Amino acid sequence: MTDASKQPLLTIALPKGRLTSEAVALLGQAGLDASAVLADSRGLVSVDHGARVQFLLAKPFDVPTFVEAGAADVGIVGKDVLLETDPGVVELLDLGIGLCRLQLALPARAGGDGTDGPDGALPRERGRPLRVATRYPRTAGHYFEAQGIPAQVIALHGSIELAPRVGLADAIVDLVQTGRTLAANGLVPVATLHTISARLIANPVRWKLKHDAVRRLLGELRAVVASQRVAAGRTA
Ligand SMILES: Nc1ncnc2c1ncn2[C@@H]1O[C@H](COP(=O)(O)OP(=O)(O)OP(=O)(O)O)[C@@H](O)[C@H]1O
Ligand SMILES: O=P(O)(O)OC[C@H]1O[C@H](OP(=O)(O)OP(=O)(O)O)[C@H](O)[C@@H]1O
Repeated sequence: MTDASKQPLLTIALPKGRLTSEAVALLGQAGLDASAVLADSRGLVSVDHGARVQFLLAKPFDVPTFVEAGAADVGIVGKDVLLETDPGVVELLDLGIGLCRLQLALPARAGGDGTDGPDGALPRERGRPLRVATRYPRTAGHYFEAQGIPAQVIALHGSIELAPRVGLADAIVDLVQTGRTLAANGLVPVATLHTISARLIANPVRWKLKHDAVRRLLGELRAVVASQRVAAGRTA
């Protein structure tokens, strides 16, 4: 027989990669120890035994899948992934980490002028749809449709900035933070599709069944995020 008092109260899916350490730090401030996921081991599960919370380490694009299926109760994931995958999850909180922008960028020589908006910046008289390389085909497709710009979306998994350099695409839609990757590849941003940050998401059924545990986590994280906003305002 399993001892119910030893079962985790909550399972949290964390994104493996550049968001991991920020997510672990945020959870730490909320009183949860997820630091074992930062250890250089091949383990993908860690447990805070005191808090009875289990952490799963998943690819960022897979976090919503784990949460939607109920393999995790809640998760932390970028808004970019939520926009692209539109999963059946509840978005509970903007965590204020992983800040960047999803932008349309063009080779500088193609007429990109660094202003925010595609009007006038996109090369005219192409005579064919704009070829756009991206990891976000769905989000990009919606954007060009809404703008009335004929576009052929080319789905890639990484190194997006390479595509215009080698003639695979006329433009890209990708995440931009410092702008260094764009600049290093001769690209300039011409429009922001979305501002991006990481979100706390929940499985809709668990949100009801484990309401107390999820609510407690949400309350703790909300307080941490609010105090960080106040601190950022003081130093701004
Ligand atoms: N340059 C960036 N600055 C800030 N946040 C970013 C940046 N790039 C990505 N992010 C955010 O971090 C999340 C995870 O990015 P990361 O690069 O770790 O994953 P990935 O590229 O999807 O994974 P993988 O490289 O394993 O395919 C993204 O979904 C996005 O929300
Ligand atoms: O504006 P910057 O600060 O230069 O950041 C932007 C870069 O960061 C992300 O890539 P990442 O480093 O995650 O590599 P990947 O997409 O190849 O995984 C994004 O896809 C851009 O290439």
